[in-house]
Amino acid sequence: MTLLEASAVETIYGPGCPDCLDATGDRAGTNQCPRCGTVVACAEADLDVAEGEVLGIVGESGSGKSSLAEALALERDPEATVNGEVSYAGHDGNLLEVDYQTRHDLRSRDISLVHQHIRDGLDLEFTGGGNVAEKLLSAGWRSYEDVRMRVRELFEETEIPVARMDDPARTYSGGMQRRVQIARALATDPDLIVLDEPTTGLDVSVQARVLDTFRRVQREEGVAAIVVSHDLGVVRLLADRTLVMRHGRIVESGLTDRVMEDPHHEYTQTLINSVI
Ligand SMILES: Nc1ncnc2c1ncn2[C@@H]1O[C@H](COP(=O)(O)OP(=O)(O)OP(=O)(O)O)[C@@H](O)[C@H]1O
Repeated sequence: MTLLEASAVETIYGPGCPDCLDATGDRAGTNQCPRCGTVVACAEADLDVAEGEVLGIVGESGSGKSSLAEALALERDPEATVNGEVSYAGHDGNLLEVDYQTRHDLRSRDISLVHQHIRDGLDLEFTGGGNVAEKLLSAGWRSYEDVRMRVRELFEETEIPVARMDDPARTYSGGMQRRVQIARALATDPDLIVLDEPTTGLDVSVQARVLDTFRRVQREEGVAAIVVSHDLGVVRLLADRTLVMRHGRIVESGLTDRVMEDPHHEYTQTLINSVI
């Protein structure tokens, strides 16, 4: 069953003008409107995510991956204008137009975003366990014992040493901090997790272990995910289907194996060849 459906999603930085869409994108070779200077970070994005499915978004730096993912995760950048339509199973109307409270409720229970930069997602002065507990408290959990038990369970699930639960997150390794972000994202049993560049700042061996953990938990929990990465290896490992972005537009989409083995768009071919 479809969990999330998006159409004509766009995120722009700037005043916008009637030329913005025609003058940007893959054919135009730029994401910046030559007439008004607006950056069309992403536009004309149509996609859907089924329950339990992992959708990958790849593309080079600046292609609009994070902008699209953040729009879908209902993250608001005050400098950006976001348009389009996002519908979500069990909720009426367009998620991009909901009021503050509804967005807060959706963000604390249904859709979790794992930020690319650990500092955006965690309070490093706070304990690792406290960072996870905070998510539960903001979703309305009140019993200290229940919160403590759930945090312990999440630490075990994401393979963080439980004995470190009460240590400040700044004393954790990069891999452990990333796991705390994932534990926090999973805390309220969301239906959808948006992971932005899950391997940023991690050594290669640590990257592989974190991705393996995420893949196991994602499958066990049956949670759907949108995984953003410039690294084709990450998307290949995790994603059932993949979107390829360039200059703010989706230029190719399909089953991950098909996109990797038989890329149709010239840009996807270049991306894949640059890795081989
Ligand atoms: N606050 C801002 N003001 C103006 N332009 C912005 C702002 N934030 C992002 N952009 C622009 O939007 C475009 C898309 O950025 P985005 O971060 O979505 O790309 P990305 O594919 O995720 O890149 P990366 O992999 O480097 O994170 C880029 O051209 C970026 O410079």
